[in-house]
Amino acid sequence: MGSVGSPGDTVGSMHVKNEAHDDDIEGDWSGTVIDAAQMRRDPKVEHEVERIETLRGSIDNLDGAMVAILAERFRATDEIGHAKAAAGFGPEDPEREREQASRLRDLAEHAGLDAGIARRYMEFVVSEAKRRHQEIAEGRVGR
Ligand SMILES: O=C(O)C(=O)C[C@]1(C(=O)O)C=C[C@@H](O)C=C1
Repeated sequence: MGSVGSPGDTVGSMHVKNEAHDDDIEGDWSGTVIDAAQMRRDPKVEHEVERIETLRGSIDNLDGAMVAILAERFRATDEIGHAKAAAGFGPEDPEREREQASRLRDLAEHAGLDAGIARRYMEFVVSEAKRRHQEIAEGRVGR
């Protein structure tokens, strides 16, 4: 059993709710909804619950910053998409992508980020950018 309570356990006087997800890939990822107000009163878990709440505050701030940064990135790649369409270039530049992948791998290593996470992030944003380039070229995305 984990220190915060595993799904289906009873923590103190209170049941830890299960919320199984249909899209679970492997193992038992069934949800544990933390009712913080209630759990904070349980001395067995209050420390962990407070820590989780503090970290969730940081995560909310970071997610907000990530969304703002992604919006800025897609504004830039959309501009490139318009320029490529105007010049008659295709959406993809594999040489540029190789440089980006290598640069991100180095950055991830220095930042202590798993290289696979950096690679999947890059694959996601670049494939979305190319999809939008294609839509721009077809006149389906305006400025
Ligand atoms: O730099 C470009 O040429 C872009 O179109 C931007 C971008 C990216 O999202 O960073 C997208 C597609 C290319 O294959 C390479 C990079």
